Amino acid sequence: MTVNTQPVTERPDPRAFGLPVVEQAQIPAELRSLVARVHDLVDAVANTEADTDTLAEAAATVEGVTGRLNVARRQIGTMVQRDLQSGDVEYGTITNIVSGDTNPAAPPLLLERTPEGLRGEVTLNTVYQGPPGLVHGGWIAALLDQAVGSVSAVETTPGLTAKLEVNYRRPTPLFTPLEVTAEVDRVEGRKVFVSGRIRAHGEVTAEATALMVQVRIPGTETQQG
Ligand SMILES: CCCCCCCCCCCCCC(=O)SCCNC(=O)CCNC(=O)[C@H](O)C(C)(C)COP(=O)(O)OP(=O)(O)OC[C@H]1O[C@@H](n2cnc3c(N)ncnc32)[C@H](O)[C@@H]1OP(=O)(O)O
Repeated sequence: MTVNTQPVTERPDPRAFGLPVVEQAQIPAELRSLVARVHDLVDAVANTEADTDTLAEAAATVEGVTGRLNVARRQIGTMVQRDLQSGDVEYGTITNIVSGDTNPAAPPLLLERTPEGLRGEVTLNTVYQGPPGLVHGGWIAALLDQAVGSVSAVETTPGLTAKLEVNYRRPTPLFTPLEVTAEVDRVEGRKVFVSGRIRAHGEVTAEATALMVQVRIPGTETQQG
C-alpha cells in the first residue's frame, strides 16, 4: 500500500545523536566468523552432555577468550549502516538482540524491502525454545517487534514501540524456515500503525499489530506534529 513516507534525505543520521556508525561492509570477516562460531557455541553449551573434564576445560578456555575480547569494547549504542538491496539505507544497533550483526545471540533476522513492506526468513534452533520443539512466545514477539519497528523506520522515520499486540495462532516450530513480514498500515502525525506476521510452511503462526511513535528529530517538530 502507499504510505505517508518521507524522502530518504529527511531520515535522521544517528551521528546527529552522537552515536558512532559502522558501515556493514567494514565489519571484519574475522568478527563475522567469530560471531557465527559463538552462535554455534551457545547452541552446543545449551545442549551438551559432555563429561565434566571436558566441561571444565571448555569453561576455562571460554573465560580466557572472553578476557581477551573485553580488552577493547564498542561504545553502547553503536549503530550499523546497512545498504538494502532496494537501495534504501537502514540503521540498526550493532548488538540488536534480533538483528544485530555482531550479536551471537541474534538468530539473526535479516529483512529486505518488498512492495508491501519488509520480508525476511529465519530458522531458530533450541536456543530459542519455549515449549518442547517450539519457539518461545517472547521470541515470537521479539521477531515481530523488530519487523514492525524496522518497517516503520524504513518507510517513515525511526520510532519506539508504544504498543504491541501479538496473536499466537498456531505453534511456531523450531528448525523450520519462518517467513517474517511487516507493513505500515497508516500514519497519523508521529504515530505509525504497523502490522506483522510469521508464517511456517505458508501458514500464519503469529501476527501482531503495533503502534510506533516516531522519535522527535531536532528541527522537525512542526513537520512531525
Ligand atoms: C537514528 C536512529 C535510528 C534507529 C533505527 C531503529 C530501527 C528500528 C528497529 C527497532 C525495533 C525494536 C523496537 C523496540 O524495541 S523499542 C523499545 C520498547 N519501547 C519503549 O521502550 C518505548 C517506551 N515508551 C516511550 O518511550 C514513550 O511512551 C513513547 C516514546 C512511545 C511516546 O512518548 P512521547 O512523549 O514521545 O509521545 P506521547 O506520549 O506524546 O505520545 C504520542 C502519541 O502516541 C500516543 N500513544 C503513546 N503511547 C501509546 C500507547 N501505549 N497506546 C496508545 N497510544 C499511545 C499518545 O496518546 C499520543 O497520541 P496523540 O495524543 O498525539 O494522538
